[in-house]
Amino acid sequence: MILELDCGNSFIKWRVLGSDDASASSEGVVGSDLALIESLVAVPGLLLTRCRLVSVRAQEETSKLVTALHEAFGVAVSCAAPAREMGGVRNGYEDFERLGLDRWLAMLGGFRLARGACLVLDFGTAATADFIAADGDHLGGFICPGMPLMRNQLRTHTRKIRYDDAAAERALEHLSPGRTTVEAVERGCTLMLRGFVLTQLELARSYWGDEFTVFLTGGDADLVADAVPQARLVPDLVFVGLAMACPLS
Ligand SMILES: Nc1ncnc2c1ncn2[C@@H]1O[C@H](COP(=O)(O)OP(=O)(O)O)[C@@H](O)[C@H]1O
Ligand SMILES: CC(C)(COP(=O)(O)O)[C@@H](O)C(=O)NCCC(=O)O
Ligand SMILES: [K+]
Repeated sequence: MILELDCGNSFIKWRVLGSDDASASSEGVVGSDLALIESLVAVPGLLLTRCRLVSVRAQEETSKLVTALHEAFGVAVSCAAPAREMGGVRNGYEDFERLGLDRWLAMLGGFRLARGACLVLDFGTAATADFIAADGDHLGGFICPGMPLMRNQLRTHTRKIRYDDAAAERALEHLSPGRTTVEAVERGCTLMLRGFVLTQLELARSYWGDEFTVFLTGGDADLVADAVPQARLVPDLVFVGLAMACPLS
């Protein structure tokens, strides 16, 4: 059994693949290393042979997790590393090592699935957009605050915006102008994300006409999916790229 991990700035996404490397037998989203180990220990019949992970966290934090996994399950962990070129995609950053590894893997996954030009949009702690041309050239991308950052900035930098998560969830049942603070903030931030998406689409059209595929991924991709009916919602896009970057030979 193979353990796959995507360690973002807010959450660790995990899944366990059967030995055929195809189907996920269990998966989850957790907020800490400890919660990850606890979730894994609770998986019935877990017998890990390998582990691969991608992390956008500090090196020290990632090493701690690798050690904890090794101690708990005796498993060797392989970590995705930056590359100038892979799977036909050429990293467009001036300094290729500085491109976020989650972005890189989502790009690899997107280019593999699209077999052509693609726009990869990821909605996590940050919202990111990356442009990959049909020949595999990464043209670059954009980084903005994602939903958690936008709402938390408002909650922590104003005196009167305070509400709980349950109220936030209810506020997003539709997107008409808010009549309460929670509705106004949650819907306003959602519309900011949708505006971001529409701007990226416009740019992609200016490059490629209609000849490109749009991918949506990340924990908050659902919030914008309505705005791009032509997009492919691929929650595990980073994992598609992870398998390419860390093949298990
Ligand atoms: N099961 C879940 N647990 C936690 N957050 C979730 C879950 N499903 C969706 N989300 C949303 O995902 C967002 C975080 O996205 P994610 O891609 O995990 O971020 P990151 O990679 O930056 O850690 C949160 O704002 C939350 O609204
Ligand atoms: C842009 C990101 C913060 C996104 O992280 P996430 O929202 O997935 O946690 C991450 O990819 C990152 O730290 N990138 C390094 C900076 C860059 O890509 O230029
Ligand atoms: K992410």
